[in-house]
Amino acid sequence: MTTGRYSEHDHEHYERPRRRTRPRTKERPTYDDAVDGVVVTVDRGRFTLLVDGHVVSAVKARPLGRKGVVVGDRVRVVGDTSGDTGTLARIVEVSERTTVLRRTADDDDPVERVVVANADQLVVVTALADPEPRPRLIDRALVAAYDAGMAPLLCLTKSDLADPETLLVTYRSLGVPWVVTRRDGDLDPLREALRGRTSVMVGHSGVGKSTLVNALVPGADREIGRVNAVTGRGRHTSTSAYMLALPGGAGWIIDTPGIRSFGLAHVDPVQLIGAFPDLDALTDACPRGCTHGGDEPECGLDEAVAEGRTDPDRVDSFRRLLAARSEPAY
Ligand SMILES: Nc1nc2c(ncn2[C@@H]2O[C@H](COP(=O)(O)OP(=O)(O)OP(=O)(O)O)[C@@H](O)[C@H]2O)c(=O)[nH]1
Repeated sequence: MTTGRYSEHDHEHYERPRRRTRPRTKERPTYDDAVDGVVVTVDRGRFTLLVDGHVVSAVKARPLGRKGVVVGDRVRVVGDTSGDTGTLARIVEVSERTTVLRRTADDDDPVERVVVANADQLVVVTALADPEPRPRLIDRALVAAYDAGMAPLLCLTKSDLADPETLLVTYRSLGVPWVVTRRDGDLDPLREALRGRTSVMVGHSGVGKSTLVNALVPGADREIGRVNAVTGRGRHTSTSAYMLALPGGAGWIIDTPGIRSFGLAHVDPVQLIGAFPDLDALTDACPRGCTHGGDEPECGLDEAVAEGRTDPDRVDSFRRLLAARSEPAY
């Protein structure tokens, strides 16, 4: 679905010929001694990696040029990978990404940028109350998930404060999987949903993400503190995304503090409906360029609803997502 566009983006972004100041030599380094690592956080040109289970600080090697390296990237590293204080390794290669998640463009930076690579599940964390759920933001996050080819998961927190049913009514017809949590409650359903996957958590401040991360990853605070100590970042600042291993090799979880909304400007309606194969199958006879929105004169979805061939709520929900694409992010 998204792979096509991602490759295009990748191509534009990464394969652009670099300015060469010297003639290319045949003897490009082969980096036979490189080892595998994964990027767990990024801070101003410094990358924190996990290499063989230990934390290593690294920079990009020159041949990578302007190529972006983000949390979740699988990389190859050379140099001092001991992780000892004061050592610095070099990233010489970034593996092809399976998925990318972009943050929205903002006033300071008009470009949608990739913030997380290789995640396969987007966990939309929403409090059932305090703060009140914001369905438009949930919709935008779902669009980002479908567009990126990630499985969405609704994680509804603070169930001690409100009944999940009110919110679930809105999402049931889309078939989005959900789990309900509360502080000190049973986290097994969430653990089960995260098992074996790399999951990115998104959600507004105060919804209870840190509470969840701390419950899922005992010692998470200490771990993040250790990473921050390596990068020289303050103990309590957590503005960039970071990745933590779930206990027992049960997967990875990526928190995204400071990332408030996800870039949707590039999302094409055709890609979005691809995430709903049953609806997509109803659009074969649509006029060319039909976006499948509610204002399209001859959309196959309307015909299917009129003939009772599909669930009208599902079509409405899909169209709500389609509209969320072009709504303001905040
Ligand atoms: N009532 C209730 N409060 C909760 C629950 N989970 C978390 N909280 C409280 O909600 C507040 C916010 O929780 P955090 O875990 O810090 O939320 P966060 O999403 O990480 O917020 P930021 O750190 O601002 O990004 C804290 O006061 C928590 O104690 C819950 O299940 N029920």
